[in-house]
Amino acid sequence: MAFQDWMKQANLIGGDWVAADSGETIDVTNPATGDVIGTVPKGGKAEAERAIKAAVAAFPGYRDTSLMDRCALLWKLHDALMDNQKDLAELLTVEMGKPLAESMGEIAIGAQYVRWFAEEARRAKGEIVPAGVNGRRILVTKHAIGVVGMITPWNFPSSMLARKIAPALAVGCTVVAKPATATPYSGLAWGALAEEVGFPKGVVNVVTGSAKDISKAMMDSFDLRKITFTGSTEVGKELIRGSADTVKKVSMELGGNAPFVVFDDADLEKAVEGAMVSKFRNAGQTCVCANRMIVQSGIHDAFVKRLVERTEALKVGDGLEKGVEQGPMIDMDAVEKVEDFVADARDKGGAVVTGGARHDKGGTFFQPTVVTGATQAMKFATEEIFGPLAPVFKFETEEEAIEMANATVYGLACYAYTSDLGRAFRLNEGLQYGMIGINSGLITTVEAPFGGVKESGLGKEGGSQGLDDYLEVKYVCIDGI
Ligand SMILES: NC(=O)C1=CN([C@@H]2O[C@H](COP(=O)(O)OP(=O)(O)OC[C@H]3O[C@@H](n4cnc5c(N)ncnc54)[C@H](OP(=O)(O)O)[C@@H]3O)[C@@H](O)[C@H]2O)C=CC1
Ligand SMILES: O=C(O)CCCC(=O)O
Repeated sequence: MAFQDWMKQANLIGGDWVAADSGETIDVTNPATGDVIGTVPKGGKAEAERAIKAAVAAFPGYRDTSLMDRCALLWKLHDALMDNQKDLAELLTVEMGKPLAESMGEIAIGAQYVRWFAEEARRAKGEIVPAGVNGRRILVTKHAIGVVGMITPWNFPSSMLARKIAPALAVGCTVVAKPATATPYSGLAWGALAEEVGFPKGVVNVVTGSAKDISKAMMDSFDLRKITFTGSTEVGKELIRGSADTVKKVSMELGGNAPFVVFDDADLEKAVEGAMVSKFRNAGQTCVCANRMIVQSGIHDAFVKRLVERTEALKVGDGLEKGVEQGPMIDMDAVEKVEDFVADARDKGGAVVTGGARHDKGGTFFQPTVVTGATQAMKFATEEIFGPLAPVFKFETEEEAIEMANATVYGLACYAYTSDLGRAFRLNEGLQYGMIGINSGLITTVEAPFGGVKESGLGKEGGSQGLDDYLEVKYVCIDGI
């Protein structure tokens, strides 16, 4: 097979691959070349409503399959992902731009989520709780929540769906997924994979097209009991508001502004290594990306020197080319946003030590960039960069570092490099973040609960907690026994 075999140019609704009612389509482009690689249906309200109806119809039958039958389907799904890893990774790189090695990793972690949740579903245990009075028994049981709407972003178009779809399918929910318009094929491929391994018709539905219309149909449906979203905080807030009318359960994985704090006592090489992976993975387009390098004065200059050396050595290019470490940005808006951050920093006294401009490869390629002399007045102090720009702030004391790190409405991931164990514990207590990497710049893993606090979101993905988001808890009181 080749990646084109997974490039479904239709929507999956109730087991059928279909066009939009209007016949209208949307072009999908490769950000590395600007070439149109295909089209997808421009679906909307009617298509989404049909997908919800199909998921509602499929729910009771699927929920009532035995746990082992569901697990067996998930194991097959895992194997199908890994058997087709290279093709799915190429498809991801062609529509999104990230280096092929990163896409291979994304498909692999998606498969791991599937396996993890097939295992965790077997431990979705209830409880028998001691009752306060004799003759009474209290049982707590867990149940699939029902039909789940999933809206996913372009930056991890496969793995962001993986960690929603895997727990949902593991516990017996059915799914209506809406992938990002820029990168729809990796989402549609989940539909094709589910179909191939034998999930019943209507269990997985994938609709592309107008985000507003599709999400409105999801919001308006009483039958769709949960909405799970990864993307910007702005859209997340809209979805939380929209969910209120039918009181849906929500999971929101939203924006971040991760501080990457380096203390004088850090291992310099390790800190720079962590900074590189945290900052430049996916061209800086991850919600857990280091947004602010916050570096203690004693190690500041040495850190900047090594960071700049490593940044200048990065190979930029088409993600399909061998050895490329940074691909293009997703689109021109993303490029302009980074340019704006650079111009703002320059205006306010920052120094662009390397990069700072569009790459001579053209299109949406941007130079890996380091800015020093960053201050709280600069836009990136409070806004999410989502690009290959590393601003370096300086600090003196631990208290100051914690205060700077927390000075944002976001609270997704943060990182700190230190060799002082006591400090590591103090940081865990003081930093207002859902995830903390101590001496690690890459913390995403299926075994751990991924998610933020403050305006970075609600709920967890991965870990045992990631299953709870798709379960409802019931309490049964049995009296007179
Ligand atoms: N937390 C994260 O991982 C992500 C954070 N971001 C942040 O958001 C910024 C903007 O990126 P962007 O792609 O515009 O992110 P969005 O939040 O707009 O997009 C994410 C998903 O939401 C959909 N969507 C967009 N508008 C609505 C809406 N009104 N109602 C329901 N769904 C909607 C999109 O669909 P469609 O593609 O059709 O517009 C896509 O599927 C980035 O620069 C970054 O800062 C972005 C992506 C991921
Ligand atoms: O950017 C995101 O929304 C998720 C990041 C996943 C990862 O760290 O691999």
